[in-house]
Amino acid sequence: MTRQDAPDLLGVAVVGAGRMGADHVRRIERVISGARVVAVADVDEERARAAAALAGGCSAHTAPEAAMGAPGVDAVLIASPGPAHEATLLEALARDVPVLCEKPLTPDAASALRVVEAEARLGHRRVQVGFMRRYDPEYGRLRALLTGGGLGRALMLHCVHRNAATPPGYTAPMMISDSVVHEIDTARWLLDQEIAAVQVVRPAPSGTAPEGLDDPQLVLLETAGGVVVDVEIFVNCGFGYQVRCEVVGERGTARVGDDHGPFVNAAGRWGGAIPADFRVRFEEAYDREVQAWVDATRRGDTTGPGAWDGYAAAAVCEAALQAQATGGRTRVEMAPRPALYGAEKDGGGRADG
Ligand SMILES: NC(=O)c1ccc[n+]([C@@H]2O[C@H](COP(=O)([O-])OP(=O)(O)OC[C@H]3O[C@@H](n4cnc5c(N)ncnc54)[C@H](O)[C@@H]3O)[C@@H](O)[C@H]2O)c1
Ligand SMILES: O[C@H]1[C@H](O)[C@@H](O)[C@H](O)[C@@H](O)[C@H]1O
Repeated sequence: MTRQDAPDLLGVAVVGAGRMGADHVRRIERVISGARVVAVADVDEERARAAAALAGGCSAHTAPEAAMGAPGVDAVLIASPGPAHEATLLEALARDVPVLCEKPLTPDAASALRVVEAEARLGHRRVQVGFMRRYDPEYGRLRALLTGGGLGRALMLHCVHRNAATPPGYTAPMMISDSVVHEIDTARWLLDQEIAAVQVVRPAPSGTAPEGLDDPQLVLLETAGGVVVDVEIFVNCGFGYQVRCEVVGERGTARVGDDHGPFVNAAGRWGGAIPADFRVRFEEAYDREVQAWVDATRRGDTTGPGAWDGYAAAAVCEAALQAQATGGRTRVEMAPRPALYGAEKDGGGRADG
């Protein structure tokens, strides 16, 4: 049977078949329902073939446009590196095809704005951005506590973002645009406020960090409503993957991301395990994210974090990169929000469908 023989399933082209792309192919084929992978593209032909082999009858390509144009393609999942996203996004929007684009939407604000403008010209939303923490059950409960009022008004967020090690080619600006971009989106989503200013503080770097990478760093975000968010970003901590967030409110605090279960007493020790990477920690969030995208796309809708959220995060990253370079407090500059993404609120709200 070829991929086109199942017209009731959403036919997906996956662009970029590395860690995340191959994992999303597996997820679409084996974990979630309602979709099939019909084409895979990777500039590395071997990787494209290997990922396509996870989905029988799927074609392999080296050019994203060839995968998008393959028979049976209804939608595109982009999992190439951030700098390659813009070209594929603009091509998908030119074809008016729904997209799930891994974070970051693009690595800089100008290119993210070009994507927003292309979607606004189309007149309807087509882009969901892979800010998967919005689909994590723990983060969902944290947001419900905030919107339910049980903690009172939020005053501060304390965030920790630790990776065991960085892959080759990971640079200091990526600590912001590739890693802290998650906390930037999480803060906007949890607090329903835009981020107005940023500072970056650097302790003496860890001796375990690669040459030229000042790791760890402390990123301070100030929201338009006066909430302060501190983010420890430590991408070569060595011991595993940890992402935590604590809300401090006027009447209480709540924290997610503590390492948990199974809690074992054995061999003279007690405690739990720390996941090796994001694919373990956020497995359920990725499954729910991709399922939500497939379900919405099949009913002709686009939901979840969108191009505007991707742009807003990129604008904050741009200010943070300046703060990282100068050591000063930098204000965030944002373009006016097109009507497609809803009205701006006092203190800036998100428009996440
Ligand atoms: N949501 C998350 O938690 C999470 C986790 C990891 C990575 N990501 C994001 O996923 C994306 C991919 O990251 P990764 O870790 O899988 O990277 P990776 O390097 O493992 O894989 C990227 C793949 O894209 C291919 N590629 C490069 N340029 C391309 C192009 N123009 N067209 C098609 N293929 C191209 C590369 O050959 C490689 O196989 C990035 O945007 C990254 O930020 C998100
Ligand atoms: O691309 C990855 C990914 O987004 C992970 O979720 C994050 O923890 C890493 O720092 C980043 O490099």
